[in-house]
Amino acid sequence: MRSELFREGLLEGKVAIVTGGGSGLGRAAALELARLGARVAICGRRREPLEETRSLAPDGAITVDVCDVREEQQVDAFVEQVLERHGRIDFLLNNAGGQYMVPAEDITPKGFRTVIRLNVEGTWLMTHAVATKWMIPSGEGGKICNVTLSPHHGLPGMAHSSAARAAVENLTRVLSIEWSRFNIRLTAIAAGHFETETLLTKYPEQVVRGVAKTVPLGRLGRPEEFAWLVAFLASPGGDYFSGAILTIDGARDNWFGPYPPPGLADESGKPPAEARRPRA
Ligand SMILES: CCCCCCCCCCC/C=C/C(=O)SCCNC(=O)CCNC(=O)[C@H](O)C(C)(C)COP(=O)(O)OP(=O)(O)OC[C@H]1O[C@@H](n2cnc3c(N)ncnc32)[C@H](O)[C@@H]1OP(=O)(O)O
Ligand SMILES: NC(=O)C1=CN([C@@H]2O[C@H](COP(=O)(O)OP(=O)(O)OC[C@H]3O[C@@H](n4cnc5c(N)ncnc54)[C@H](OP(=O)(O)O)[C@@H]3O)[C@@H](O)[C@H]2O)C=CC1
Repeated sequence: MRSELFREGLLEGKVAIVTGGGSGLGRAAALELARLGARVAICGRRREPLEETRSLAPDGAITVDVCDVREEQQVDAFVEQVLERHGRIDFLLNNAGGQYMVPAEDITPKGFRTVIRLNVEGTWLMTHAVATKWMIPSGEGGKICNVTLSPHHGLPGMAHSSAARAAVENLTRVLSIEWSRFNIRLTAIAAGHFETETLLTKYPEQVVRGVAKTVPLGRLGRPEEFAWLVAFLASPGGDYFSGAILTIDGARDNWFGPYPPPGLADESGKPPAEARRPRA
């Protein structure tokens, strides 16, 4: 299948890593990068979903490795394997991540550590390995894109993840400065609410039922909309983006629910406006 948006061969010659490429947003991104001619290495903890992603891509475009991004030795071995196989790494999408929904007072020290370790440490280990094993010593630089979370004012029920994603965004910013001298460009995509299998099945039913209504645009994001942004960043169109946090969320960062809010519109759906008063 061809990309619905970009020209064929746009990413020919490029090598990309997508962590968590076996499902949801990671799978959509890996497939779009592969359609555009990139060779894509995906990883995750379970082989089966990774193999399924591979089966959906053009022949030979995607390779699969089991790797837990929290484990330093596994990350090192994975990155070395990709370099042995493909000889270079142009683009890294740190997509593996997540959390569980819980009131803050019920987060145990272990639970907090689990979420920080996955999102912050996993992102850091993969970033550091790719930078020090290829992007810096090769003199070629490259692009690293992290996945974070919108809304940025904090997502209730996800205190651990809200903290973790803020950390990843500031890591993105600081590395974009430090590693500019190596021509490494870092961005983060702050994803709003996307209709992935996990989002639709992992969280409490009443939350899933209500979540689209929390988005001003009134719908969840589609995984391909995320994948197109990733592909754009990997392409020459993304060459001058560094240190930027790109929020893709149907305006969820700016408002909760539809505008005008229910009950505030007139019969035609128009928002309230104040009456003009004659000048005194
Ligand atoms: C009308 C509604 C308005 C509200 C709007 C909000 C709507 C929701 C928006 C959602 C936005 C974000 C979406 C997404 O990110 S979707 C994609 C999510 N994907 C994932 O999370 C995948 C990765 N996640 C995981 O692998 C796990 O969830 C985890 C992060 C926990 C890591 O798994 P791991 O296997 O390493 O860890 P364990 O299961 O062994 O757990 C370790 C300890 O963590 C604590 N824990 C884990 N799960 C829970 C839970 N459900 N409840 C409480 N505590 C939990 C616990 O301390 C575990 O240790 P113990 O087992 O020893 O107790
Ligand atoms: N869907 C949404 O609305 C939003 C998603 N996000 C973020 O986007 C990313 C993708 O989300 P989505 O596709 O919905 O969720 P998924 O749960 O489908 O994706 C998470 C992927 O990461 C992999 N993964 C999890 N832990 C590890 C680990 N320790 N090492 C390697 N891989 C791991 C999982 O595979 P495996 O279990 O086999 O390891 C899975 O393929 C996540 O970071 C998520 O938090 C952010 C905001 C909103």
